[in-house]
Order: sequence, then structure tokens, then C-alpha cells
Amino acid sequence: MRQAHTVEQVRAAEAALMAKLPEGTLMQRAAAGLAVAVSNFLGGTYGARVVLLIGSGDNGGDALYAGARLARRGAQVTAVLLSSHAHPGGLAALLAVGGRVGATSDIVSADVVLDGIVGIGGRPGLRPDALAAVQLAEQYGVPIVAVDTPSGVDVDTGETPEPHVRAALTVTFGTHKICHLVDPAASACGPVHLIDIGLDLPPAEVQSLQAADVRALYPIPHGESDKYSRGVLGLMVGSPQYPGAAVIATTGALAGPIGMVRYVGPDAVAAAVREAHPEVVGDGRVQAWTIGSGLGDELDVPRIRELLDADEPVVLDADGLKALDDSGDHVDVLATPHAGELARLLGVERATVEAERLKYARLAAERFDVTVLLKGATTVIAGPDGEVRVNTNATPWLATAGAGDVLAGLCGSLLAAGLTPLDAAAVGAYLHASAANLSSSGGPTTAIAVAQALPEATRLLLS
Ligand SMILES: NC(=O)C1=CN([C@@H]2O[C@H](COP(=O)(O)OP(=O)(O)OC[C@H]3O[C@@H](n4cnc5c(N)ncnc54)[C@H](O)[C@@H]3O)[C@@H](O)[C@H]2O)[C@@H](O)CC1
Ligand SMILES: [K+]
Repeated sequence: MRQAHTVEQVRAAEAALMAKLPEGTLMQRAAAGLAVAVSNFLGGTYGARVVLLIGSGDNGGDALYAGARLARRGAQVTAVLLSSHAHPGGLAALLAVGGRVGATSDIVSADVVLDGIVGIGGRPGLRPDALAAVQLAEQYGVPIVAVDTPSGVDVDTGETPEPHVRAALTVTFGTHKICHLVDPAASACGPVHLIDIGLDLPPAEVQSLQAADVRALYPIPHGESDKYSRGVLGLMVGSPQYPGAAVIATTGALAGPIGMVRYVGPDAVAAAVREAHPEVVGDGRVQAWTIGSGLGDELDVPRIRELLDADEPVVLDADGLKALDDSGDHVDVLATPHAGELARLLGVERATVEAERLKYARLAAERFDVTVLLKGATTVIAGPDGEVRVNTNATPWLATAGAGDVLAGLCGSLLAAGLTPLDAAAVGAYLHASAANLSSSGGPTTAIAVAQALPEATRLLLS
């Protein structure tokens, strides 16, 4: 499990640990890990030209001490001081081993720039000198390694209301911060490398399942299982307008853990579903529903509301989301909007949801008393009780027509097999992205190809 803590939680854990250790120990642990990560990033240090962008706080201190370590191993290290105050101990350490203070223009010939402008003490945005330095690095294609967080992003929300650093690598300390997992900030981090500095942390506000967590949650059939006990999913999806949505969602559902799929919808669509999947049967008892993908004119709000109020858990997707209201208990409902659909549900602009994904996913979960899976490059999943999961293993190639139908079918399958909405959403998003990676292999893919890759992605995970 990847955990992301708030700045307040990190500060408290750091204070508790610092009280037990000699002064400066934590910063030395951070700087040592940072120096190794930068050396690995460069493929060696001897002769490398390293520029440090230094702000007024301890984030700059980390960069300066790491710079001193790199200089001792043969790097040419130049500090660009962006504030009248720079960490005195760090600066002295750098100068003592042959590092120097230089100017922004040194960036042009650098192999790497370390962003030690601000870390968890920073407010969003970059001051003019810092912005000019970052832009120069971008203009000359010099990669930036962010120290702890890319400066300028909002660390606790993942929002990026102002200009900020776009890092090729982020090296963070103690735990992940929310900006490492939640977009748009997460996309500005590059790969995130975590250095353990020995913090003792409380439960995290935001979590991201990793392969082992998904493996542990996946419902695996056993010797006593039959097609009913493995779970039966009802699909109310697709329409004469969008028959493909029904076929694709069914393919996603059958590639999940359940034993049987029941399709409920117009005869012509049912025929198309059975042609692709002869094992699909008609109406009857189910353990969960997937409702909404491609319903178009078939949308029957009163019928959907009946199902939402019934005991079986429901994945509510696409057109079906129009049936959601904020009265009543919907804790066993998993709503799967993209940003535009969530914006419509909440009566705000799509761009506002895109900019504040965590906030609006949480808000909708609370208002509608559902679990919300907000689709995107990183998927944000918010439960009605405030729990948040983020999925980060997707590929941009997954942004293709019908991919959402696959996810709705798969998440329904996981619900019918007994997972909670939060777990079904997190496991579904993870496997959906794994299957996309498999079928894409770095190139184009289609929704059907993603659905067809799900069994193999699941096999690889479970083996
Ligand atoms: N506290 C600790 O025990 C440890 C802290 N570490 C490092 O210390 C960092 C936090 O250090 P600080 O608390 O000194 O804070 P920062 O270094 O993140 O920020 C310092 C100061 O910058 C100014 N500032 C805020 N927003 C700004 C902006 N947008 N542009 C320019 N200046 C701005 C503020 O005056 C702020 O206090 C962490 O991110 C991490 O890198 C690590 O050394 C590990 C241990
Ligand atoms: K930084």
C-alpha cells in the first residue's frame, strides 16, 4: 500500500522523531538518499554538472547537503540562491567541498537541476526568479529532480493553480504526500522515489493499492465454488443507439471474478451481447448491478432508482448517473463518472473538477452518500466516509472510446463477487489499467482489446 500523508501529519511525525535524535540527523538521511537517487538518475556523478535551485527553507537545505555529497564524488555543483536566506549549514557544507554559488545562466549547461525551492512549507506558485530559472531549464531541456515535492504545487490537495515545477523525478522523504498521487500535481512529479527516514506515521488520508494489495483483495474461487456462489452480475447497459457499450461492458464483466452475467435490455441489444458471449443469460436473481453505460434513450430513471434503493450493490455509470439524487442511503452504490459527468452532477464547470479532483470526488461522495470513482490519468476514489484511494498505474493509451464500459462491467463483477464499493473500485481501476498496459505495450489499443487482456492481467497478478 502506498500511503500519502498530509503536511500536518508529516510535521508531527518529524517533530516526534527529531526530539529523539541528534540535530540535523533527519536532514542528513534525506540528503544521503537524495544524492544516491540523483547519482542513479545521472548514471554516475564524476564530472556531472549539477545546478541547485535553493529557496529559504529546509527543502533548500536538503538540496545543498545532497549537492555537497555529489561534489565529494566528483560532480561540479553550483547553487543558485533564490532567496536572501539559504540554509547556512547546507551552504557551508557545499562550499567546503568545492561547490560554488552561481547564476541562473549556469542552468543552460547543466546535466540536471535540483529543485530545492520549496517543499512541504511551500505555498502554490513560484516567485519570478524561481519561475525564470525553471523556464530556462525547460527551454534547454535540462531535467529537473524535485526535492520532496515539485515546487509550486499544492502539496495537500494535488492542485496546481499557479506555475510550478515539472519534474523528471521526485525524491521524497518519510512518506508520500498527496500531491504525489493526485492529479494534476501527480503528473508534475515524474516517477516518485521514496526515501525512508524512519518516521512513525498515523493511518494515511489517501492510499494507493499496489500489486500485493490487489492480489490480497481479489476474490479467488475455491473447490466449493459454483457459478452462483462466485457472484451473478446484472447488466442494464447499452441501447439500440449504443449496442457496443453492452457488448464491451459484458466482456469486462465476464473477465472479472463472477460466475454468471444476466443481461437486461432491448431484444436487439441482448442478441448482440449473446452473439459475442453465448454464456450470457436473461433477467433473474443477481448479487450486484452495473447500470448506465450507453443507455442513451433507454434511460429509465424510476426503474434505476428502484434498483438503487434495493439491497444489491450497484455500479452506476455514464447515462445512469442522471438517476442519482442526494436523498436516501446509497452506501452500496459505486458511481463512476468522468470529470464532465461529475461536474454536471455537482453543477460546476468541468475545468473546476479537473483542477480540484480530490475535493470534488470527496464532495460528491459525501453529498450523494456513494463511493465515487472519478476517472482520469490518475483515478481518485472517494468513499462516503471520507476514505480515499488513488490509482496511478494507467497509460494515456487507455483514453479510448468504450474503456469506461469495460471498467463499469469489471467493477460490477467485483461488487457481485463480494468486494465493498471502495475495494471494487480500487481493484477494478488497478486491473483495468494493468490490462491496458498489457494490450497497449506502448501503442494504441481498443476497449475490447483491454477487456480481452483482463484475464491475462489478472493471471499475471495472481501468479
Ligand atoms: N522537518 C524535517 O524534519 C525535515 C524536513 N525536510 C525538508 O524540509 C522541507 C520543509 O522545510 P521548511 O519547513 O523549511 O519549508 P520549505 O523549505 O518547504 O519552505 C520554506 C519557506 O519558503 C517560503 N515560501 C513558501 N511558499 C513559497 C513560494 N511559493 N515561493 C518561495 N518561497 C516560498 C516560506 O517562507 C516557507 O516557510 C521538506 O519539504 C523537506 O525537503 C527533510 O530534510 C527531512 C526532515
Ligand atoms: K522542491
